[in-house]
Amino acid sequence: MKPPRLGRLCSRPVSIIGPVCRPYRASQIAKYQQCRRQFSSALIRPTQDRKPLSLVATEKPKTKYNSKRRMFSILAIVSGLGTAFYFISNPNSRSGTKIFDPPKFTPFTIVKREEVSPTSIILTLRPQTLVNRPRKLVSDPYELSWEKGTWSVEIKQPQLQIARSYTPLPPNKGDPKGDLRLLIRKEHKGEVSGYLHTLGVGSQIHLRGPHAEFDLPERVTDVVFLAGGTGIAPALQVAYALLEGRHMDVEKPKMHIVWASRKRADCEGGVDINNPYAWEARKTGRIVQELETLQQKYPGQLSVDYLVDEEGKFLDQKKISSLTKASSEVKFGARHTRIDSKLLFVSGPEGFINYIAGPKKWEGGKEGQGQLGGLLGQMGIRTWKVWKL
Ligand SMILES: Cc1cc2nc3c(=O)[nH]c(=O)nc-3n(C[C@H](O)[C@H](O)[C@H](O)COP(=O)(O)OP(=O)(O)OC[C@H]3O[C@@H](n4cnc5c(N)ncnc54)[C@H](O)[C@@H]3O)c2cc1C
Repeated sequence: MKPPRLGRLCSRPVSIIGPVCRPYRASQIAKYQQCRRQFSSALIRPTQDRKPLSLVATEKPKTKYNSKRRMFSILAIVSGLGTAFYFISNPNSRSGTKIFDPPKFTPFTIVKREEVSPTSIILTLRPQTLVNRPRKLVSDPYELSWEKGTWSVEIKQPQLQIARSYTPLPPNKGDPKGDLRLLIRKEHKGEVSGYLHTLGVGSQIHLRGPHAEFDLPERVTDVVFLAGGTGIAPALQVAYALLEGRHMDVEKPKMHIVWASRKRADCEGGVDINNPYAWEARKTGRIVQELETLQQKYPGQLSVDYLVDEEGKFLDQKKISSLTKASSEVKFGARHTRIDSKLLFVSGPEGFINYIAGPKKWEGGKEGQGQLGGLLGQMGIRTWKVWKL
């Protein structure tokens, strides 16, 4: 289905949880700052206005002065707590920097453009405000989004005034904080993807977000991620969140990604685990390299399978069932594993999601999960929480 035009995109579908950041916070901060300013000037005033006669002042003004002081102290504490709450609760500014300002679009500049396959590019985008000072930020302004789960941003096509969602790839070590990398596949006659493919380094584009797509539960033991095409971007986000992004003191889950691509060129170098000799023949694509880096870092935790349509390798029930059976149930027993600790994601183009898990459903202008259908519906998967992205 063709995504809606920008006018309708203002209220996002429900499956896409509303913007994480809250637009009214800036005014709140201004209020708090105002409070703080009043407090300090008021404190100074009694001393500055003091006249010699104050030496013979009665008890009355002193009491007034004390109660004023108490009031200002309370105001200061309230304003301090308010500011602290703002920074803790606002994902955009937890590290003190606000990149996005929803519902407005924020200008970014393309600082790098890599062709990663005949149909896909990775664009590295830098907030306009950081273009001349790329190393200005010391902490990651998207930290909370990375920790929480999967998230996306919208990009605007300025001539047509339409926007489409894209999924940031996890940052590489040493990347300037604030940069975003997006994997963009050029769709045949696609309005926004086609436009993005025409842009070069130095071009300006406008982004809105961040939009939380799925909040990962605190305790996750197993993940099976079935990704079709660019559905690999949220798979990388989940791997990053669970293995790298979270600083929780819990055992890291086991994650298995199956990446289904139409052509080998989309996942160059991705090894069929049954054919280790394939390593020698092929150069390795950018996304495959990033998956391999994570695999090397977390050998027992992350495994990846590559299925290529043109090589006659497709996702089927047998494959899915081999993955879902080799889960922690074997280790802990079914009674000890919570349903939301085992997550089965299906992510990719509409046709892919429909085939594997049945269609998502539009209800009351919002996109919901719909019934479990497709291959997973036929298999009667019950002990996994299935989520269509
Ligand atoms: C949460 C989320 C995250 C996403 N993340 C990514 C990502 O990381 N990378 C990525 O590449 N994509 C991602 N997408 C998909 C992306 O948002 C766009 O849908 C995609 O880029 C196509 O948009 P487009 O404007 O180029 O194509 P559109 O113009 O919307 O066209 C889409 C398809 O419909 C066909 N079409 C267009 N008009 C017609 C018509 N009149 N009749 C029949 N067919 C028509 C086109 O040929 C094309 O194949 C994501 C989507 C969502 C919802």
